[in-house]
Amino acid sequence: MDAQLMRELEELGGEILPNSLRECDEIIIDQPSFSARIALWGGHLVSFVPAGQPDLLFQSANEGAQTRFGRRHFGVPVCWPWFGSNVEDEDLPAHGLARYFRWQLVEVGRFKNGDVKIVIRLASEDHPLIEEMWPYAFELRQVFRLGDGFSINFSAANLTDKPMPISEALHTYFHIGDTQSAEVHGLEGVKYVDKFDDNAISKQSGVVSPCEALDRVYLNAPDVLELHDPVFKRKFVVASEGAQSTVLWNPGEALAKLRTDMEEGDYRQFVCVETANALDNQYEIPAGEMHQLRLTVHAEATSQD
Ligand SMILES: O=P(O)(O)OC[C@H]1O[C@@H](O)[C@H](O)[C@@H](O)[C@@H]1O
Repeated sequence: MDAQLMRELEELGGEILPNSLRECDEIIIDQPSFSARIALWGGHLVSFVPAGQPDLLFQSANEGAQTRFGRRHFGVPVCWPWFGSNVEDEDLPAHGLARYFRWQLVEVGRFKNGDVKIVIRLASEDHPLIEEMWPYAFELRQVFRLGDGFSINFSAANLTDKPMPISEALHTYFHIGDTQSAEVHGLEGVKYVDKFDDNAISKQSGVVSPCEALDRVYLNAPDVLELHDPVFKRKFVVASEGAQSTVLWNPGEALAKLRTDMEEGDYRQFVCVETANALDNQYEIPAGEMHQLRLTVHAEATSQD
């Protein structure tokens, strides 16, 4: 690790700790108003705990298989450059390659208002396996802004001389008290593809509740949604830019039982509200250009709902 970066991280009250998972480091940031963890393996925000509140992101005791393509079920995994299964090659892992490689820490500092800034990077040239999995040259960056809530600015640059086909998601596992009482607001009237109903197309009527046994891709979804959690008495305000789709996912009891990467009862404690471009919302990044996907999450206390 670069000595200058280490010093800057220490000045922020941060540290790098070895993590047993794939023997890859995690960045730990401890501040008076929050603590956060970013895993370099898979390059994702794992945990964000505002002082005095439960983690905004779901944590499982089950870390998943320790193999390269073993899954992890917490935080904000990055699904890129394909969302879901790879239509051209079924042997490739679901949800792309970005969550299966080690990202590099490239910048540590603060924004003008004092928020913590952490920047990590992954490029196609970083690992020969990346180039085997996908025939495009790229550079990805994530700028994490940590303060009153968090934001992730994910950018992808196409370094090839051909258009790059992209479907993607910031696959946020929101930590909730109970799927049965949680509600997603803001998708009323939006069309969705229901993967649990043979990809039937439906239109959302009313709020989404309960948030259990769902696998839906909402197309051309609005930029701001709310997730209400009456158990923890808070609501998440989830805002996005550069994303046309919202995916809601929770495996429900029966599917969760079949998974080897979740503990019993885990599925009641999270719903994924994913900032995405999927199915009809997939797109191309022109040669030499880049695309940005931004996610901002704030948690607000609620009294009665
Ligand atoms: O287990 P994974 O690969 O992380 O995927 C979890 C789920 O992610 C969701 O985004 C998909 O819509 C689901 O179909 C999928 O099952």
